[in-house]
Amino acid sequence: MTRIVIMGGGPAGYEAALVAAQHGAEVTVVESDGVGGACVLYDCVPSKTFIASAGGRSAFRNAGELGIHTDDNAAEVDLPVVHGRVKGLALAQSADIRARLQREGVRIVNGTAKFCDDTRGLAQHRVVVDSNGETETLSADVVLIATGATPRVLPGAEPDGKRVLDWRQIYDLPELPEHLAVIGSGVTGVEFASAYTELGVKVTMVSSRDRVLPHEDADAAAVLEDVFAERGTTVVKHARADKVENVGDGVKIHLEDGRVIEASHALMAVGSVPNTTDIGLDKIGIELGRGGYIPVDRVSRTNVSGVYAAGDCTGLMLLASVAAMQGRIAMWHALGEGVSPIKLKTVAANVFTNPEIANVGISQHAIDSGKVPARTIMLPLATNPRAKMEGLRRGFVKLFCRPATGVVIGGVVVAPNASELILPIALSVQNQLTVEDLATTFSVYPSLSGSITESGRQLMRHDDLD
Ligand SMILES: Cc1cc2nc3c(=O)[nH]c(=O)nc-3n(C[C@H](O)[C@H](O)[C@H](O)COP(=O)(O)OP(=O)(O)OC[C@H]3O[C@@H](n4cnc5c(N)ncnc54)[C@H](O)[C@@H]3O)c2cc1C
Ligand SMILES: NC(=O)c1ccc[n+]([C@@H]2O[C@H](COP(=O)([O-])OP(=O)(O)OC[C@H]3O[C@@H](n4cnc5c(N)ncnc54)[C@H](O)[C@@H]3O)[C@@H](O)[C@H]2O)c1
Repeated sequence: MTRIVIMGGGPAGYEAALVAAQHGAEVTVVESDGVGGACVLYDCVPSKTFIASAGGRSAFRNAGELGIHTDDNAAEVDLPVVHGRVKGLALAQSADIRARLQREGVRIVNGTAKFCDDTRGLAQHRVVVDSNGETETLSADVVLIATGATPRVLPGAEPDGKRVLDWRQIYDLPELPEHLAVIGSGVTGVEFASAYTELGVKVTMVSSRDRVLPHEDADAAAVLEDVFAERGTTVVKHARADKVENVGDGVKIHLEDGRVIEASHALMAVGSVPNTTDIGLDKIGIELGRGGYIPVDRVSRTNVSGVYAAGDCTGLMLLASVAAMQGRIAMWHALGEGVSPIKLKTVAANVFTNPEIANVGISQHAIDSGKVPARTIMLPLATNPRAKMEGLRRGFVKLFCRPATGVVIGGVVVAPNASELILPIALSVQNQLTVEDLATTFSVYPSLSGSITESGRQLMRHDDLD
């Protein structure tokens, strides 16, 4: 029986464990914190639960336009309930995953794992587990490294859990901040800026670039900036934080160019660093790549035989869905199952702001820069009948297809529930469907997804109709 040791119990680790157990391997997951990993306990799951509460409050904002009035108190935020729900849901999901793994016969060891091979080049590997000072050594035919990542700490802006916070500490705040400065305008930064704005907090975003979401669709980022401006959220651009000081009753953010921003609290959202430095990689001969990530191929193999890596520690695309797929692929490959290499061009992703921003496939940037030839369309939601009925004025659907064949190669949706609306486009990209396939599909009337089928129709050329 193949003995598999998995270092880390996040989506990469636990999804891999499920696959390996189903294929009859003897599986041990070593997890230093809680099953479900940072994803379930601190990052993805808590933030989306928090954002759900913020969304509950936003529902009241446009109610007046629809003819529904509430008094101001109706949308008051009960923060202990919000935070309690966030933490409770995370723990419950962690317990569910633990129970599922145990049902499948996976052994879970609480502790910190590290390679301890005597020499390099061995067919089998050894992993030592430290559980509060007690150690156990595990032998493995296959090891999966799935140790994830940790919030990046800016020297001079170390989180103190009181006024200078990372995104894992905010759920311990007794009250909503009076004025929150969010440092970093990547996905994490804008999601929290949007959520706190929706909860009625004054927010200032400190963005080192000339726009928020520098890696996302530029038109989508512009919509978000408009929304921020409308709701009184300030974005300070070309602003790189050098130091963040807790001054007792607030914070001072010193920018590299000498400007100073004052707020009551600062949320550091300046990225994350992979957990790869203290796991004995030197013992087996893995050298870290740029940013400290573990280099892997498209079936999650490292350069060392029998050792795979998956998830945030590989830096491929820092998403739970990608981590889980990398973990599964690693196990299918290790256990000799037929497996297709991971295809990142088909990954659908979503930014959980209000409105949401979802994308899949080729980006507008790749098309505009001439890298990928494509026909493109952008339909504002303002032209969609359902959007009008619901009072939605912002947002759009973009669709991209190959010029000659009309095969759908990507798209972007900006809408309140873009994470749900992106699926037909993702399905088209994954299965190489054409704009004609979309155009001839019945969508419900009236519906926001009608804008997706309409985009397909508008991208059809006359020769597509022959
Ligand atoms: C604020 C935020 C929101 C996010 N929202 C989303 C989202 O909405 N959708 C999405 O797809 N992705 C989201 N992500 C990204 C997602 O959380 C990560 O991509 C995902 O957690 C990666 O999973 P993983 O298994 O690689 O690592 P992790 O979830 O980080 O799990 C790794 C685990 O390994 C453990 N570990 C580390 N070292 C050792 C060791 N030596 N021994 C034993 N155990 C160890 C850690 O304690 C941790 O529990 C978000 C990220 C952040 C920061
Ligand atoms: N909804 C989701 O799926 C979701 C949510 C959150 C994070 N994530 C994943 O996590 C990854 C990381 O996102 P992230 O936003 O945490 O990190 P990031 O690295 O993408 O963004 C951090 C931002 O902080 C800025 N920054 C760094 N130092 C700064 C300074 N001193 N002053 C001001 N700004 C500074 C950087 O320029 C960057 O734009 C994303 O690529 C995404 O895949 C996904």
